[in-house]
Amino acid sequence: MSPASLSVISGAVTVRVPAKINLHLGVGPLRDDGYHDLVTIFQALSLYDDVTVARSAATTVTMSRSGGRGADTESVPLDENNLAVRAARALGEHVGRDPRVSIDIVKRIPVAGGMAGGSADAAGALVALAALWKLDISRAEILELAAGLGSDVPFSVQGGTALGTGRGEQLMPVLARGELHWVLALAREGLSTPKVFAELDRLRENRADEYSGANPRPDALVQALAGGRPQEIAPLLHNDLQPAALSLQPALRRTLRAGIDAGALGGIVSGSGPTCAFLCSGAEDAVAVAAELSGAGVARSVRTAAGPVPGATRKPPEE
Ligand SMILES: C[C@](O)(CO)[C@H](O)COP(=O)(O)OP(=O)(O)OC[C@H]1O[C@@H](n2ccc(N)nc2=O)[C@H](O)[C@@H]1O
Ligand SMILES: Nc1ncnc2c1ncn2[C@@H]1O[C@H](COP(=O)(O)OP(=O)(O)OP(=O)(O)O)[C@@H](O)[C@H]1O
Repeated sequence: MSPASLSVISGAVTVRVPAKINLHLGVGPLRDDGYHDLVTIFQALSLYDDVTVARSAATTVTMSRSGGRGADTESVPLDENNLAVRAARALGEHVGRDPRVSIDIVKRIPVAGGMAGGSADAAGALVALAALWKLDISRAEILELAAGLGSDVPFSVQGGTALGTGRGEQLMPVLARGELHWVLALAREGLSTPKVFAELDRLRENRADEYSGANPRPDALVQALAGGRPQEIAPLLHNDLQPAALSLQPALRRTLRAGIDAGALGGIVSGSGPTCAFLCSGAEDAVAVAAELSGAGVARSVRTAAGPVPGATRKPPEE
């Protein structure tokens, strides 16, 4: 069934959820529970998955990709391992509802791309089901359920620009003046998030004498975001996972260089990668950088996006 026909089924609810990038990603030492303490600045971008839920006799997931060369959906499980299904089950258990629903996902966020694509679908399912089931549930409860599903899921619910601490699930809004314009270079092959964290641990172990374990708050970046000048923000972009992502996919060095050569102010691997995000001085510059980067042949596809945008938001039924 196409998403368009789903949206007109009486009672179906569609939620639009943004991708994220990390403008700063500081990773502390490996914890006993297998996670790392993070100090990160998230920003939600105008690249969205749509999650539509409707009552159904059995739980089903359908996924279509939008825009031809967009997200690569073949590797995404459509069974109980799909993060949107796990979200439905977690919410159903929490409120004592039968979680059987149909879930239709229009995927635009790259899969295993470091842009929280699976997390977006989990966040979308939580928000859509809360509306479908007309739940009297607080934002805090939704955020707690979200954190149980994955470190990035609370931010996918919340959106905007935020400081994330703990596993990345504890959020505080950050003031970001104006709009930032980004170019995204989507890679041909994905990267597994746990493998990238493990590679960082390995690199740090090999250079134990150089690693202090410090993970300070990015105060200069927070200040630059309040000022809203991309020229001041660009040199402060930072990602501790970048050396690990580059170690696993050395070709990303070329992609990062190509973005700067194309005129971006700064470039960074997004989260655990391999998507690279380039900050540009304005919307027109972003279009020009995207065109040149496309021509350089260093990415599977290239697109522009702006941020910050709101988190998981219900779409009006007529859209
Ligand atoms: C890289 C980021 O995208 C940055 O925002 C996130 O930290 C990843 O968030 P996520 O994909 O929601 O990750 P989760 O599903 O919570 O965890 C997947 C795996 O990533 C690693 N992981 C994740 C978050 C964290 N703070 N430390 C970790 O070491 C762990 O090996 C974990 O088993
Ligand atoms: N709804 C979903 N969408 C995408 N991937 C999913 C989904 N459900 C489960 N997965 C699994 O999760 C894995 C990670 O995919 P995802 O797109 O979330 O990675 P990511 O964007 O790099 O994550 P993050 O940025 O949060 O670390 C995929 O390889 C896929 O098998």
